[in-house]
Amino acid sequence: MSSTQQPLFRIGKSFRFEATRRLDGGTYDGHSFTAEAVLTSMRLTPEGFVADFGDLAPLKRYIDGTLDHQVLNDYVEDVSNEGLARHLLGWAKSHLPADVVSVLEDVRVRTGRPQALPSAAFASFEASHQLHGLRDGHPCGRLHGHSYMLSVPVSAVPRLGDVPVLLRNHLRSAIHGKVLNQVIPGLNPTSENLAQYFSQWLTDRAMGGPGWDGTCVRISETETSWAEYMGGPA
Ligand SMILES: Nc1nc2c(c(=O)[nH]1)N=C([C@H](O)[C@H](O)COP(=O)(O)OP(=O)(O)OP(=O)(O)O)CN2
Repeated sequence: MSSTQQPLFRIGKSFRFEATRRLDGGTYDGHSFTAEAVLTSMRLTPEGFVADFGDLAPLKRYIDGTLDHQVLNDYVEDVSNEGLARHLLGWAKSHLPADVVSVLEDVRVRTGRPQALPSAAFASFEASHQLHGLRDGHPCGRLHGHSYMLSVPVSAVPRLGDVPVLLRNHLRSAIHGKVLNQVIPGLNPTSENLAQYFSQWLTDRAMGGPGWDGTCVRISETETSWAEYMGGPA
């Protein structure tokens, strides 16, 4: 990415549902489905979010209440993965809060279980954090922890490069087992801010690894969520 381009934050939150669909000819095509909402923004909210993952809860409730354990044809006209994605995107646009819709890029639907990544393609670390600036009672305002995963997408297509050994070692020695607010002072440790922090960490050392475009790092707090930071000057 050239230095004239704006940095971009992208987040994803996925929702599983178990369902079947009737095909032409009357056979049934059952799967575990994953719907993934993808949201993008050039800037973060004061809390450090593109949008709070929690603001997607109505979409989760709709999927759980309407599509999960159902014959999809009873609820959606076009039951191809693309048709389901269009249906969910339309639903999300007309039911989610306006500030979330304004950053909603897409909903994607795929079938099957998530494939395990090769071990070189991610680094995991266990850490605690506490987010500041959230509304009273938000669970993430309490000190809590995650089994994090960091990966390094190498291009716009969903392909992952190897996590550089120096960063892997840094995660193990300086981040793993720690409270992120203490070891990265001054940073509200949302996934988005952490992705930007580690992208900058790599850029400062000029070492993204082969194929890395010098910009993108993905942080995942849970199996259902991730945030990417894509380049531009910090
Ligand atoms: N855009 C972001 N939203 C939220 C972040 C974040 O980093 N970026 N972080 C949090 C909290 O850390 C929280 O612990 C994780 O939230 P969430 O993905 O909602 O996790 P859950 O496992 O509780 O969600 P499920 O509904 O069970 O999938 C909050 N938001």
